[in-house]
Amino acid sequence: MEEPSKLQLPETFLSFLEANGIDPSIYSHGDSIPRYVRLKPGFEGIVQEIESEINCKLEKVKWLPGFYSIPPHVHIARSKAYQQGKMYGIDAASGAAVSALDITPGDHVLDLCAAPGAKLCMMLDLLADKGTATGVDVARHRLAACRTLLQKYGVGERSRLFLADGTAFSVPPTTNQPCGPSVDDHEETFKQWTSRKPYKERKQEAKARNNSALPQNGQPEIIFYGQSSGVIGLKKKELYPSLDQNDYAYCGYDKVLVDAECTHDGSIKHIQKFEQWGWTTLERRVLDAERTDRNLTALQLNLLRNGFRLLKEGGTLVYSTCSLTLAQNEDVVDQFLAENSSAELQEIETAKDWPCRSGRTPKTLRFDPSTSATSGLFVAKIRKLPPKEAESNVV
Ligand SMILES: C[S@@+](CC[C@H](N)C(=O)[O-])C[C@H]1O[C@@H](n2cnc3c(N)ncnc32)[C@H](O)[C@@H]1O
Repeated sequence: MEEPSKLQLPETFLSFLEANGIDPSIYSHGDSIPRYVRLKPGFEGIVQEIESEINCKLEKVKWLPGFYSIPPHVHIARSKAYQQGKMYGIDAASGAAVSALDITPGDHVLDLCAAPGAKLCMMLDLLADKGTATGVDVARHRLAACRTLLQKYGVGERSRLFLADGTAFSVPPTTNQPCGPSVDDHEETFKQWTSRKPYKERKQEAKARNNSALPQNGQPEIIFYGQSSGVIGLKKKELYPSLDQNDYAYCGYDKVLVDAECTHDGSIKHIQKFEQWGWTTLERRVLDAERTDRNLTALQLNLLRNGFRLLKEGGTLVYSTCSLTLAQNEDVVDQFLAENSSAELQEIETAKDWPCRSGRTPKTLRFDPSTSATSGLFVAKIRKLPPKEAESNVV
């Protein structure tokens, strides 16, 4: 028999777990899940240096390039490699979700729920010196933390960050293709990004921060762009072109990650933190979110729908959540597939060596915290079929 949870989980959370068939004892295994770090490409040679600094071995994660595990109690924040942005903390299951996208240099990648940004950092690393990555999030303060992260790890060069609702976001990537309208030559263009803003702009932003609101005009607000993100030199209408739906087939993104907002119940370490934060906070943040956040599963489905809409034909989307429930994962994906003949669920080839299992829907994957030694994660990989293939995909 499983050891009962050592955490005093509140009744409402226990009822939530029971209703979703999740064993509460998983929350007592947190101490057996290692911490994971990813070394930025080119820094593989400093492993020994880091080991002597943090006084423990960096175990290579055999199934995921660039990843290392360390015991859960070891802190990396004081190591030089961390402070100098040569490595960052990211769970191996999260790394697997990014890896499922098969990002190659030159891709235009969209991360529709990007903050705080560990996955976006990895995406930018994989792009190397070609392509762009666009991060979108609805929470201003989390997006600001994301910008800090990109700058710290020196990966912001090819990125753009937008404050926007991911269910309605429609800004295409900045490519060389003539997707947008031709515009008036006298219009002002975007200059190099700077954190120093005119007084009026700062005042408006502070007001918005206090209200924690999305821009009033409904247009996504660009809060950061790198030197090689393609934004500099564009006019506003070129950054925000109004495209027909069909235009995304060739002007859309090559890869899209929808790492959707969820109840976080698969993230054991996250749930454990509520012991210090107070369990009432868990009820407010996790369970209220489930009940009131525009109905969480509807939000997830709408994020998935919009991410897929912005995808190029032949492009790949990964849908992931750190919830273990069927409702937020397989049910969302099944409903989405049923309404989209141009969406095809894909086998994740590299997953043969991953410590995960199949989800209820064949080809989807689940990292279970008790067997994977990672945080819990659900991953589904979906391809956008060109019209001819989509016709033959109708059941
Ligand atoms: C699971 S977290 C994403 C973690 C992130 N991908 C990472 O690796 O660091 C989900 C995020 O979705 C954001 N979110 C919630 N609703 C959203 C919406 N309608 N549009 C865009 N982002 C949203 C939340 O603010 C939160 O930052």
